Amino acid sequence: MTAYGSQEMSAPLKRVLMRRPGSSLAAADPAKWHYGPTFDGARAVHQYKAFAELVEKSGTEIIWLEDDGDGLADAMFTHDPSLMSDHGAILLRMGKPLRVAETALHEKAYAERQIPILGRITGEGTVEGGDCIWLDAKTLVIGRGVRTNQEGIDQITQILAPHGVTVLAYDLPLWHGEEACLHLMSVMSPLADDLALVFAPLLPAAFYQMLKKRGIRLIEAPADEFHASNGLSLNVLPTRPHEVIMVEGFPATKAAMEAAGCKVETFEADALCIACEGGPTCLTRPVLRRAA
Ligand SMILES: NC(=O)NCCC[C@H](N)C(=O)O
Repeated sequence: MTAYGSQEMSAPLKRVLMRRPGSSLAAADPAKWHYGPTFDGARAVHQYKAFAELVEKSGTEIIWLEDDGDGLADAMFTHDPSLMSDHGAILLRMGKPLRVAETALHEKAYAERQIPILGRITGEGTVEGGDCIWLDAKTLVIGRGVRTNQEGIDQITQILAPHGVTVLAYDLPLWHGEEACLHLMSVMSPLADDLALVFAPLLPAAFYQMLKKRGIRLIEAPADEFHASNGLSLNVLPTRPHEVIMVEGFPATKAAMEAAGCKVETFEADALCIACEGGPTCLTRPVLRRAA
């Protein structure tokens, strides 16, 4: 099957690329990978199963990559090494050196399913999927920071320009430093075309103003839960507009989304998401998002 295409963030998720964590994650050295004190490989593998069941329950087809012991512990965060467009996948080049080899896993999975490659980031350019947000089908917003550099942004701009896409780039703060993971998607999760969960204090100011000008309703993530979760309370995956999956344990953030009309499902994720610095969006690379 060759079905692919996605230039939006919350349309019904039909097809997704995911990698089940296994021995590479279980054996990961937390100091090497910058995993936090709640990291526990075996529990993380267990918690991932519950997350995958929620994705399956939503009716999404999962394209599975398997962890066969290649040592790529972060490869379960499939959101980052490639980006999908309506014209094919863009193979990205990771800013975290330990993750550079992951792109080849995505390239192989796409080739096996006859999903075309629209372009790739090369040379000194870096772009990570977590820094990319489709604001609408013609506008890709990118966070320039530790993981995504100007050379990468220039390359992706050239890849997408022939398809009528404008790329807008905004600077991200350093926050917890170069070793930590702060993506644009760490400070904003789109929940529907006109609704997003944000942590405004870390949003690029001009981006915040642009969202407001566009009439996008912004739910402010409660700051105490954002900090207590290492930012993961905000990393929320829409399986369709207003239907989302988030990590368990952050009731005020959940209630804020429910008050805005969202149906929210949760899964236990302290050993997986909080420890490894990536949430439900990071664990999924949408391959096809489309209104029915
Ligand atoms: N899109 C995302 O925010 N991905 C999270 C990636 C976490 C991973 N440990 C990393 O540092 O790259």
